[in-house]
Amino acid sequence: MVLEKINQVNDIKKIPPEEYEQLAEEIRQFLITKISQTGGHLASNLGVVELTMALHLCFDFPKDKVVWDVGHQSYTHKLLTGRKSGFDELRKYGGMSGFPKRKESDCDCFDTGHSSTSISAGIGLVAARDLCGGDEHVISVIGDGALTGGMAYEALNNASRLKKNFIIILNDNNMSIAENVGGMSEYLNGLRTNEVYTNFKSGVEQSLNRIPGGNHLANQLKKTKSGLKQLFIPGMFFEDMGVTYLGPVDGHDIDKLQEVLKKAKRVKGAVLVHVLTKKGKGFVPAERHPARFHGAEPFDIETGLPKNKRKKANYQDVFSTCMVKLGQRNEKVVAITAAMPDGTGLKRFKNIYPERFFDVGIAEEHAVTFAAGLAAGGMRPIFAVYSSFLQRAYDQVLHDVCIQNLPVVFAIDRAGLVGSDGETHQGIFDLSYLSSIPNMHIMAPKNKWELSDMLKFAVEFDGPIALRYPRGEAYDGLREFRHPIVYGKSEILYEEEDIALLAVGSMVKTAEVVRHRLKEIGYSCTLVNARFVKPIDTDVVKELAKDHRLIVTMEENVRSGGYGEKVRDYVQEQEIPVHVLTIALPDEYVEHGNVALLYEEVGIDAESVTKRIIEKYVTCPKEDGRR
Ligand SMILES: Cc1ncc(C[n+]2csc(CCOP(=O)(O)OP(=O)(O)O)c2C)c(N)n1
Ligand SMILES: CC(=O)[C@@H](O)[C@H](O)COP(=O)(O)O
Ligand SMILES: [Mg+2]
Repeated sequence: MVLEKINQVNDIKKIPPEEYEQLAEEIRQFLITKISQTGGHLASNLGVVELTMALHLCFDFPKDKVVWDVGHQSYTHKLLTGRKSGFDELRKYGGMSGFPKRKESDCDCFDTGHSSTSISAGIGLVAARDLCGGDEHVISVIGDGALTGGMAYEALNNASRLKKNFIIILNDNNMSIAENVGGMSEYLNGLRTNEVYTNFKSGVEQSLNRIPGGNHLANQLKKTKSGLKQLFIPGMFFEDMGVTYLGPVDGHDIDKLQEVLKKAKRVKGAVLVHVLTKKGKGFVPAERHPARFHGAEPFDIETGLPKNKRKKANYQDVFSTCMVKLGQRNEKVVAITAAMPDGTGLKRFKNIYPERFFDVGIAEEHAVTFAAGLAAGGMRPIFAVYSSFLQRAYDQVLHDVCIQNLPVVFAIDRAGLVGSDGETHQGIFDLSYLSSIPNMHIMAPKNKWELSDMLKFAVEFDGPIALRYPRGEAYDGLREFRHPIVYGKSEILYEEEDIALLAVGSMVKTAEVVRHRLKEIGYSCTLVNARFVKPIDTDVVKELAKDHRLIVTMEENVRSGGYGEKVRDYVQEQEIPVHVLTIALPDEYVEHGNVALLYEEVGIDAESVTKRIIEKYVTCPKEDGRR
């Protein structure tokens, strides 16, 4: 086994070249075996095995620095830098992260998780290097999908002014999670597949070389700014930006990769190496279905099928069905995704109403302003987006949607703890960052029927409105409670006295369990489904205060700026004599792991909440005139 010889960084340099192919094969088998057990980003990693090996052969880590865009493709890098044993606990609580982490290894120079940041970070590392008089190489590895993100272009624009070496590797597998979209993708496709171009180019060059002075003419043409130059130099887009273009090169040929990387090292200034790879390479199911194996659940290696069969519908399935119905009922309804048609459940809408479906690429900022434009033009846009990815579009939500009070619906998916992706992907800030924006309205459904009711309500609503729901299985309890959605109003589920639980969205399910436990030990307990986080239902708070000693707010969001703070503020401002306990997430990032474990870790599982309520209740003095 060649892989056995790799135990720490730079061990790969001791491997003789004739064993490289064998090593690549063993790395692939290792990744397939491990990820089939733990789950993880298989397809992207299988695609960059040789590229990562070539980087480790040509550079000197940790002195040299590599920034992995998104970071979901950094598994081989982890393997080659002494983290083989970490794969048993990949993405598990306390185990190795699925993304690069500075705290995990000195070979990880920059943490990633969200797309299109690598070129900016790389230029920063280059500037720091040059200011400190260093001579290390800095390499940013960015995928063709990540290159649809606006930040990448802002960074390229800056990279053009560099005078010293900075290497950008464009890992082009012609896929984002789903099919890649847009003009740049088309352009890369041209470079990738243009045999006609290659033949034409060499044909023209050969013909010119045959005529007297033709050689000189061909060389001159390469130097001109004219469009004719494109006949001779691929990657003109980058060249015109001031970034040297090298490639395209076969990303599975280690010799060629080393050759081009050595050339790239010598360039003064920014250089982009265009590497062509195959997503899922070496595992037939992943090659055939790269989207399904982008982020895979544990699977059976023989069949490629998931090990755990899903029994119940996900929130995304419910959203999907509801979107199709809304599209049918209202032809103004349009759907937008930023490169997540599968994850958000918009694929069916796309297939049925292709002209009203927009995948804008990994471009959340653009998606929001685009939605604002659609709304200003009389449409009813629904932007389905993961909570953590919407973070980067804060200004667009504020400046382009909310100031103009435009009717854009934000279907905020993956709200709450998402699990294995960890701190970069936890959707635990949306209630806070959206609440602070005037004109924004926010709802959260308690179960799958309410998601559907809220979506219908949102499409009819005349202004910006968000509804947030979690990753995974849709709660199908509390079916008997389906009161119509009324603007700004909560829904009272069980009415008693003493303790009132006011729970937001996903926490209603937990609150039900908590209530049951409290009642078992003799407490009397009301349960209210908050429904609206903005505006909060102040009437219900006032009413509850009359015959309850303690109001407990529960939310799967950070405490700061969340629902509980709003209730507490209101109670204080109005000098309402009632005690308030806020159950929310601490002011911390939450690492990766199983969601149930994470709930315990941050204290929002039923047991921790019950305990905290009892502790608080016994210290609450009875106020005059109240129980
Ligand atoms: C801001 C942001 N939006 C969306 C995502 C989800 N996402 C992760 S990887 C990915 C596709 C990336 O495609 P590419 O860069 O080509 O890498 P590949 O998976 O093809 O190797 C997307 C959309 C993200 N990580 N960050
Ligand atoms: C790396 C990345 O950002 C995505 O691949 C993400 O992991 C998808 O998450 P879901 O599995 O929740 O769709
Ligand atoms: Mg790609």
